[in-house]
Amino acid sequence: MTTATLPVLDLSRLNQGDDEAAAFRRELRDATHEYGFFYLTGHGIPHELFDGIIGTAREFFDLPDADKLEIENIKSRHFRGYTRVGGELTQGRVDWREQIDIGPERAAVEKGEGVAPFWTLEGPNQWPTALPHLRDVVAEWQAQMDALSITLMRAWAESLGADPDVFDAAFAHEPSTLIKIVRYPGKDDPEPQQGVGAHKDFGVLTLLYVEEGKGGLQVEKDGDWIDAPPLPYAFVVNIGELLEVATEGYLRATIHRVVSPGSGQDRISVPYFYAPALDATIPSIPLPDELRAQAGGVTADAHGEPLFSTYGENALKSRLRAHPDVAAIHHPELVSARTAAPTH
Ligand SMILES: O=C(O)CCC(=O)C(=O)O
Ligand SMILES: [Fe+2]
Repeated sequence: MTTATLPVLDLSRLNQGDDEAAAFRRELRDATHEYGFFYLTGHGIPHELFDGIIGTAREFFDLPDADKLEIENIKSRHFRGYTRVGGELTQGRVDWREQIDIGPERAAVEKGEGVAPFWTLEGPNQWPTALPHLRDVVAEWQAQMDALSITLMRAWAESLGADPDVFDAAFAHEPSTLIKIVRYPGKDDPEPQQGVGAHKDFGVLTLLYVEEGKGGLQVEKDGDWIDAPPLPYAFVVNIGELLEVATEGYLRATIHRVVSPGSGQDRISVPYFYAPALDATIPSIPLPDELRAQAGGVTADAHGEPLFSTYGENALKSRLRAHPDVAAIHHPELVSARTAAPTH
């Protein structure tokens, strides 16, 4: 463990004149080049919304098992709904967390000849009957996160010498964002458990809100782990694999993990994964020479598998790996295709 901490960036500087805005963009670029992670303050999102989503998350996780299992994800071929503790794997090991996965509310696409397999990720959510207001709270959160993501994407584009709107087209049509509402139960006997194992995020950018005072997130830096405890009402922001692909590795999708809280405690977090439509390909940014010279090239993911520039392919690979029970029940043909050609 190092004593290093992640950089803190204040988004309100974007609205404080050209010099401040340019300084913010430089810091944004440097933070995501060096760390791939930073804290974001000054975003203007009301505190009540943060308290609301955490409070609603707690209400959900406090429900009797039968109410949670009403929306168990094994009922959804779209990988939506509730995953009980033990239902998810990272690096082939159980993640000690329970969660709900929620995506855009859309009609399912039938599987078939000539239909790309990743369209199976599109479809309706599962909503718990016992907690009807979850849907409204999530819709409000989603709207706020979308707006914040667009602001950040434009700032990144400009910081890399591109037009601020270079990414807009990829996100204009039916983005395929994902919200997870997660609870990590305490478990440290005999040792702290894998809350979620070491991984990179498979989308474009992640806006993570963690319940106040709850540590456990660790971010890889130069072969060491940096502790990233939450700052009050700030996001932990990191880039996903697609932004690494878009910048030839100049911006880095960084490996991170969560270590379980101690027994008798727990930790709630709400990661929001911004991503384009499933069939969208992230545009490649032509980097200025001095940045290209520092671009490390596109890496593999934490499992040694390639990063795909088409979002749906990159997402499906991760979903099949993380939820083998959903994969086995609903997608045996995709599981056997992966076994036959493990890099696809
Ligand atoms: O819960 C957290 O702090 C991080 C979760 C995470 O990295 C993920 O779900 O991708
Ligand atoms: Fe993550």
